[in-house]
Order: sequence, then C-alpha cells, then structure tokens
Amino acid sequence: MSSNETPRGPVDSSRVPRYAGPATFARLPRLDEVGTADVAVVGVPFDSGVSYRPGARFGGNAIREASRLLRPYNPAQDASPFALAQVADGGDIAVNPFDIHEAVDTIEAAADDLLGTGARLMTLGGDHTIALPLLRSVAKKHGPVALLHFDAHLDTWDTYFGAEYTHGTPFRRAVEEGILDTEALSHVGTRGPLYGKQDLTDDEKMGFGIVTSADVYRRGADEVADQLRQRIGDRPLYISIDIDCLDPAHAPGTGTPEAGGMSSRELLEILRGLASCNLVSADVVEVAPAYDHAEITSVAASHTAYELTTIMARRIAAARTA
Ligand SMILES: N=C(N)NCCCC(=O)O
Ligand SMILES: [Zn+2]
Ligand SMILES: [Zn+2]
Repeated sequence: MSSNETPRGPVDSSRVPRYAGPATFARLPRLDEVGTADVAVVGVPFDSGVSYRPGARFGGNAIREASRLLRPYNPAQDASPFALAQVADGGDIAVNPFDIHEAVDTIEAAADDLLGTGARLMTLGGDHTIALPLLRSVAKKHGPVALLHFDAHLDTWDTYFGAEYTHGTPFRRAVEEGILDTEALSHVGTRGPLYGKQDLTDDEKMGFGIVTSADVYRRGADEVADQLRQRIGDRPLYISIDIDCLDPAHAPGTGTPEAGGMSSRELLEILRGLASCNLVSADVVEVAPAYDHAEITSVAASHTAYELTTIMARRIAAARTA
C-alpha cells in the first residue's frame, strides 16, 4: 500500500451479517481484490508431517471461520490494525500432500513471492513442518531471524522414522541451516514428557532458552514478555505459535495435546507485551478442527493471529510516518 492510499478494511458487520458470505480472515478483502498488501494472511493446508492425530490441514479454514467475529479496533494494543496497514487474505498455498519435500519447496517458493511484494506473512497452518520453509524464505529477506516459538513441544528433534521434515523437527533443521539468530531463540509454553534428558541438552546447545508453561504461571505474562523483549531487542523477529502451547482445555482441537498448558489469556497477554517488537512474519499452526468443540481452538487461534497482525500493522504504520 502506498502512503496516500486508505487500506480496504473488513466487510462492515453492521450492514452485512458476519455469518454471511465466504470466510476470509477477519472478513478482510482477498489479496487479489486489493493487489498488494502490507500483511498477507495465507493458509497452508498441509498436515503430512504429523506424528499423531492428523487434521491440521483444515486448520486455516477453521480459523478463518472463527475470525468472522473479530472487530476492527484492538483495545489491548490501542490500534485499528486494518486501518493502519492493508491486511488481506491471500488464500491458500496449494501443496502436495503426498510428497513432503515437494510441499516444503512449494511453501518456500510461495512465501518468496509474497515477501517479494513487500508483504509480511501471517500464515495459518497446517502442521508445524511448515515453519521451516517459511523461516527459510524470511531469512533470505532479513538474514538470520530471532525466533519466539510458543509450543508444548521443543520441535528440535532430529528425525521421525528417518524423516527429516516433520512437525517435530523444523527448528533443528532451521538451526542446522543457519537461518536463525542463535542469540535470540526461545521456546515458550514448553511442557510434557520427553524422549530423554538429552532432548533438553541438545536444545540448549542449539541456543534455545526455555520458558516453561509453569514459568508463565509462576512469573506471570508481563514479566515473561519483558524478559523476552529484552532478549529480542530490535532484531527481525519471527513468531511461530503452535496452538498446543495452550492447555487442552483452551485448545482441544490439536494433534498432540499435553496437559498443563497456558491459558489463552496468558498467550494473548504475552503477545501484547511484545507489541513494540520488529515482527517480520508469523504463523499459527496445529489447529485440527476435527477434535475441537464449539470452535474453542479456532477462536483462540483467530484472536492469536489478530494480536500478531496488530503488532505487524503498528510497526508498518510507524515506519511509514518515521
Ligand atoms: N509440533 C507438534 N505439535 N508436535 C510435535 C510432537 C512430536 C512427537 O510426536 O513427539
Ligand atoms: Zn506442539
Ligand atoms: Zn509444534
């Protein structure tokens, strides 16, 4: 969007009922309706990398459906994200469900195209495998990026059944490829049984810090966000949110649920505490609607993507007026 254009916002829900018409994220225009966007919301319907329950291929559309109720002003960040920047729904990246290597390449190429237009990406998964090609693309543009990874799991394991591209391995691959800034890597919400203590030793060697789910409970969202913000500074930041960072009570619709997770309130508050960060792109993954009830998980995911989008829109607007 050039500086003298007004962004095209969502369909007005006081004129067209919010349950009418096909779903785009937050009822925003499609990317092909606006040409280019500052933030492109894209779906990646891919779940061939999962180790347990499948179904995250339907996550993006479930999040879009649940996002119909979002409103244009975000009081928690005192910002109207869709007025500050052009946010548009770029539809889905069509990926091969039968060939993971091809799928990973397709996602990277599609992300290259979108980032090449100047857009930041708000990606809706899909399983966590997709974070690797997204990070590859973001690193081509920005160099190695800081990573905040919200997840019950480390996702720094080596292989499953000999496969290197799975939803449990994207961040080990990313570290091996040198596309992450190892000075600023954190997992948040970590919990649950591991294969062995070595998982933690390996993870630490890769440079990750861990804020467990229990740490968030004990120290509170504000203190955690302050600590993370200090570590990240103004580095280009990628945030990857596996919805299973939330307790199964807050996100039952996911493939590898673990008890004892964060509440959606804690997650949203931590994100709001990161509002000043230079968020260059983000994903929300692992929403598997077949295990969901009353859209609990997809509503949480839609609000999560809304906070992330607001952070990006504020940054874009601030850069425009600087
Ligand atoms: N990324 C997600 N959601 N889960 C990884 C779990 C890997 C495992 O089955 O051990
Ligand atoms: Zn996970
Ligand atoms: Zn994950």
